Amino acid sequence: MRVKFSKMHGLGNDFVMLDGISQKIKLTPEKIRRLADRCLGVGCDQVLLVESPRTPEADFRYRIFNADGSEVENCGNGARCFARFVRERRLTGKKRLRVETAAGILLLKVLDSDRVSVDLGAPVLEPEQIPFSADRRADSYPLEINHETFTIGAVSMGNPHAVLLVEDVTEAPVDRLGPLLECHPRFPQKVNVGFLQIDSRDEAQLRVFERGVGETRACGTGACAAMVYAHLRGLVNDEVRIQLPGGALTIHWSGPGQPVTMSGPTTTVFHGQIIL
Ligand SMILES: N[C@H](CCC[C@H](N)C(=O)O)C(=O)O
Repeated sequence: MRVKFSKMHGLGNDFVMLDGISQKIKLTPEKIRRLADRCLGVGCDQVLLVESPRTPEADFRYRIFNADGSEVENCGNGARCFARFVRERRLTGKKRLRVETAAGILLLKVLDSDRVSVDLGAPVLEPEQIPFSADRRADSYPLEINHETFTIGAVSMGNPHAVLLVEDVTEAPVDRLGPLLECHPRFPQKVNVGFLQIDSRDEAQLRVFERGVGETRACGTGACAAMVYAHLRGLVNDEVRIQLPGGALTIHWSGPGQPVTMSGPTTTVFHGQIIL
């Protein structure tokens, strides 16, 4: 099957975007892994599939697949690229979009030729909904890894995130702790792992070891989850500029029950066709 795609990225977190409305596309985990393979396929962190909505209150539905073939609930950088993609593909002319994901409906606003803001709704903090096993909800949790105890935040943006505070992100044990935490038994659906350095009440730096991928150059939901954790601990203001290896995102959150919004750039790299 010959399939058209667009290669896009949000701050270096890269995607193969597929229009499943104008094309009949049948994805399997094996096809996703091949598409994402940087030698055998196009190469990307996630494959994003655009579909018609299942509910009348949404303009589109989009599905998110990690490079390992797993389908997941949310992708912040992907949502911004989605908004640009559907307009470039002339699937809509709207600048305000409601898109269905497995995590619920996201509200997207196209700000200019490449910047998009996303309202991701309120973060989920109840452990059993993250999901994360803990006796009760807390702002932070002790977690044992190989006989060492760490203090983490646990937040869901529709997808699960663990966050650790570090003094220096460049020295953070991403390669050592990332894989151990990603598959920690207290996160039954695995977890994305953020390493957060707070520089001031409105600036921070973050690296993310993503579930199903490994370290990426940026993670939108990871930036949201990290900001929420820092805010819960009273360490940052309601708006924070988060610097990731691929660039910066602006995250806004004013407290529990309130929506998290993220704004940042999108890039279309090339269009192509692939035999799936
Ligand atoms: N790896 C994530 C999905 C992609 C999230 C990230 N690329 C973003 O921009 O939010 C997960 O398994 O939940």
